[in-house]
Amino acid sequence: MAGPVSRTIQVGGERPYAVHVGPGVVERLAAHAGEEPGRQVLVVHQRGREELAEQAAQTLRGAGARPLLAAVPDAESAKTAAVLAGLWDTLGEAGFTRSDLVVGIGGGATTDLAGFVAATWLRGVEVVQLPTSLLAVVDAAVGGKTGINTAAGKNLVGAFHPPVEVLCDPAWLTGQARADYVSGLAEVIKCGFIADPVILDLVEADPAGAGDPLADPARTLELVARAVQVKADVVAADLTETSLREILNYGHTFGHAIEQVEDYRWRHGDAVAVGMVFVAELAHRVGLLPAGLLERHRRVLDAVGLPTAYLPGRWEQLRAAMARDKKSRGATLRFVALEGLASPTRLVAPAEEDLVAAYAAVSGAPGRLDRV
Ligand SMILES: NC(=O)c1ccc[n+]([C@@H]2O[C@H](COP(=O)([O-])OP(=O)(O)OC[C@H]3O[C@@H](n4cnc5c(N)ncnc54)[C@H](O)[C@@H]3O)[C@@H](O)[C@H]2O)c1
Ligand SMILES: O=C(O)C(=O)C[C@@H](O)[C@H](O)[C@H](O)COP(=O)(O)O
Ligand SMILES: [Zn+2]
Repeated sequence: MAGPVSRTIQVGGERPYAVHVGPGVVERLAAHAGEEPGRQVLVVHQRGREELAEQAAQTLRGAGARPLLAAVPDAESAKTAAVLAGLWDTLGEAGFTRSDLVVGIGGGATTDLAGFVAATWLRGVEVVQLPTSLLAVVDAAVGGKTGINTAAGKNLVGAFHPPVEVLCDPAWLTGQARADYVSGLAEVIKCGFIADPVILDLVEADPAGAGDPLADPARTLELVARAVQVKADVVAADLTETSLREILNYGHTFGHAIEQVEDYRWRHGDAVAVGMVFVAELAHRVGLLPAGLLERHRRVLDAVGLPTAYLPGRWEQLRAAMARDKKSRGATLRFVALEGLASPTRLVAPAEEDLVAAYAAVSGAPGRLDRV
């Protein structure tokens, strides 16, 4: 598949911004150096992404800004109150003002943290996100959901704080371990189920290739752009998740519960993959989802190497974690479910026996439980 090497997706809403995906986009940071000489920039970067952080700092410095690098722990270890407080201290000591900037560099865990530090410092400074994982470019860095985890659960503290720009060079994604990249594919496939079935067709046409960003760079760009477009359309219409935005949470009620029960040793996308099968089972059981579409969930996720099953014997913990899902209202569990392809709806207060049956269906069958 030949095609353009760069794509720009506009995200609408009150404060519109662009997602630029293409070679050399880091240079665009120069435009954020500010009109006043010496704009301070906190470059929050995941450990391991030092080279890119230094490149970003050089670009900013060259344009007159004063970057300050802050390395944060890898993956979910970054999304803690302690790491966040450390960044607040850094901002305070450096005297960051409202005209200064935060840049986030890394996977979704880091962009969530960087976005939240920007959202909270002086009640909000600008943030530019440089996602370096597939999951972060198609999902975490776009849309302005920022936050950290607490002992009670995933992303329980956060804010809606959209970035002013998102920049991703596809070359960054090629550094990811395959299992991490494939985890990001779960969110891409999610977008296929909830809104853009062409994504599913593309993945199903070559599932092994879809899991390798270099197998067909044009297809990689197409999948990224399509998933970002789905997210952009949704968040432009409902930034603060009053209703429509909930569809982006497809598979996350059970998925976040797995992450919590596993103490974040499971990759987010892997957990969401099982979560999508769980809610597809549930929706099929209550008569919403046709059998063929349930089967398609397992087929496409399995084809790219994502897990479709979780361990048995953990229902009590999972059920308790699901009760703390943000879509819950009081004691009422609410799921995003499908009644057809690209036709999301809500499944409210399902019977406990149906929940247990859906759990049995995802914990009885063999699945990939060895990806931790
Ligand atoms: N805010 C949102 O809307 C949103 C959406 C989806 C997911 N999320 C959050 O995003 C996180 C998951 O994102 P993720 O999968 O990117 O996780 P992550 O940030 O933990 O990154 C996954 C792994 O990939 C590595 N990695 C990242 N970029 C790399 C690169 N260029 N080269 C080599 N390794 C690289 C990381 O070091 C890490 O080990 C979760 O915390 C999830 O809750 C947020
Ligand atoms: O952007 C959204 O809205 C999403 O729900 C996207 C999800 O993929 C993402 O994992 C998000 O962080 C989950 O949000 P939460 O509100 O359930 O914590
Ligand atoms: Zn997610």
